[in-house]
Amino acid sequence: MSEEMICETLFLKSNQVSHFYENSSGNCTQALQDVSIEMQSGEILAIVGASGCGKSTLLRILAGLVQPTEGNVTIEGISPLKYQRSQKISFAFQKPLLFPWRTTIQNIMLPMEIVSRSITLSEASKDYDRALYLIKTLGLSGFENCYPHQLSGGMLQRAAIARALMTEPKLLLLDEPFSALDEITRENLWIDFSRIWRTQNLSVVLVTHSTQEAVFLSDRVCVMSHRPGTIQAVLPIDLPSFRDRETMMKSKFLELCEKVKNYLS
Ligand SMILES: Nc1ncnc2c1ncn2[C@@H]1O[C@H](COP(=O)(O)OP(=O)(O)OP(=O)(O)O)[C@@H](O)[C@H]1O
Repeated sequence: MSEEMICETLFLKSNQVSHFYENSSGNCTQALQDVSIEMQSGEILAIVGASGCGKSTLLRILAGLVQPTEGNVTIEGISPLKYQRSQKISFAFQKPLLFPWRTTIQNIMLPMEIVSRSITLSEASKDYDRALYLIKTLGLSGFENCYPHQLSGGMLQRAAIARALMTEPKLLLLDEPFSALDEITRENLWIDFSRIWRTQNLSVVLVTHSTQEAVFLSDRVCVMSHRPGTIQAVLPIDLPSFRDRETMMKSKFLELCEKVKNYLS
């Protein structure tokens, strides 16, 4: 992270967050314990950890979808729920979840219909232009009028992320968005998305099982312990911010992947 970023005000802070789930028979599962994270604006944070250690729970808490049992989260000084209401948080998940009866551009423009703001002609045309811009930036040109069944897995994920970017969010929360894709498609998406996130100054929290994905895409990797998830280590990824296929061959990249793996094991 550059000195400039450190000087910026804190963007997101989770303070001693713990979470318990209670099932219908009254038994408790503790998913998280005392998770404290701080993020600067524009930072990309990857979260890795064993299956069931509470990564998705943490993401849901950051999104304001789940209220933590203990501790609290603030984003730019307010609660995630309030932040979420102003459309500044977007999500993308492992499954792209596009509506099959809508074309690519219609799916991408969906969030603007959901907020159902009073739309003037000039706002509608601005939204349409943004959708076209995202289609172009995400390499979907020529497929704007195709339906989801006519797109490949990688294209579906590109469209889902374009839709997440439609509202110009400040925080993007990603839960294993590339895990269902083949290796080459996944690596191509890493390269494209790393460029897009950095040029748009987005703050991103990425949950992944892949150490390479975490290292390639992030500024820091948070390694979580087994359940109940605690933060075991936070590793700064001191690679240049512009990353491409060559980055993946560099000894520094491989060393960092090894380091994350060692913490995981
Ligand atoms: N709604 C729920 N009700 C009860 N228990 C839950 C609920 N959601 C998650 N859990 C439990 O909380 C723990 C953490 O789950 P979570 O999905 O956050 O883990 P994860 O690290 O994202 O897992 P994975 O990597 O397999 O997706 C697990 O033991 C899970 O069974």
